[in-house]
Amino acid sequence: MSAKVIDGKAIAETLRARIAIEAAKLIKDHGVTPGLTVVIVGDDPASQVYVRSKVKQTAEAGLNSTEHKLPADTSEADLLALIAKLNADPSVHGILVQLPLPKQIDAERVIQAIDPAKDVDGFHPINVGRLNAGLDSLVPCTPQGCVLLAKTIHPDLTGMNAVVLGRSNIVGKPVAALLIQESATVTIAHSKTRDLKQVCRAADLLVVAVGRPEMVKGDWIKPGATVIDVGINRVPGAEGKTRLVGDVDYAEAAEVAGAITPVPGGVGPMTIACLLANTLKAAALAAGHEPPKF
Ligand SMILES: Nc1nc(=O)c2c([nH]1)NC[C@@H]1CN(c3ccc(C(=O)N[C@@H](CCC(=O)O)C(=O)O)cc3)C=[N+]21
Ligand SMILES: [Mg+2]
Repeated sequence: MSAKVIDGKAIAETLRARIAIEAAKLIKDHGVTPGLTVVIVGDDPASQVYVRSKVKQTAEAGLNSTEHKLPADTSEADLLALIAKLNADPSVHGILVQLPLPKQIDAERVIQAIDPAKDVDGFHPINVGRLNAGLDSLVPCTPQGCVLLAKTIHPDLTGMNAVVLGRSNIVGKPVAALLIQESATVTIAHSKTRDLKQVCRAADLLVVAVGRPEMVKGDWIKPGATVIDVGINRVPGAEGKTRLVGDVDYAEAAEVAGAITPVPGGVGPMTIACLLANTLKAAALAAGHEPPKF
């Protein structure tokens, strides 16, 4: 058996086209151009591709984008001062501070300094709390992308056995919160979970976000299950080159699963599309308009 490949690249493209239409409406009807500002401290080479696609796709969707590149030795005070300036700037609707941050900077303090209404990552405790309380909020992009991809296979997730492997604040916990909201039955598993393989094997929907290359093998997957692979790991490849692999052993998993996201071309492109959707939402709300639903 061979799994259906969930084409995140194509699904993200469709989503971005819808975002572009809604952005054009906001501009035409209300004179507001959604603006995203990305702040990068230092240069982590692994995130270069991410930054480049983000900037390009933001422009293609008709959103304004600005970038602040700060040196790796930037002080926390200087970064907080920049955030205060962006919070006060009415042309900035979304602020993304790229993580991880250098050691001298307390990431938690930085996240809490961002105006929750501009927190397009959805990492501010106000947005975390609102998501978990089932209130409207800016929802973290990767988790939102995971659920949108799962829903292309299962439009209704009600009652499904969903297992989330990973308990991070940026993916595991928020994806679990979203799945609970979709009325799935949710288990959060992690490295300390007993009989991890058996827990995963019980999943109809398995979302893997552990950051360990190809950790989930074919025999961890229930035949026919839907597998969403959040991992983007750069590993040594042929001829001294590197290649990207997920947290799931794709070759093995594709023989067992009913549907699976590839890496690259799965969750990654959805993360960026959802970032644009959040920026549009923040801009619409700031202007006092009903935000579009995606
Ligand atoms: N505050 C913050 N928010 C983030 O959302 C955030 C962050 N910091 N720091 C870095 C990570 C990483 N990240 C990616 C998103 C999309 C792709 C992506 O589109 N990847 C392509 C392939 C890229 C390639 O070829 O290298 C794919 O999966 O198809 C990758 C990485 C968001 N992050
Ligand atoms: Mg991907």
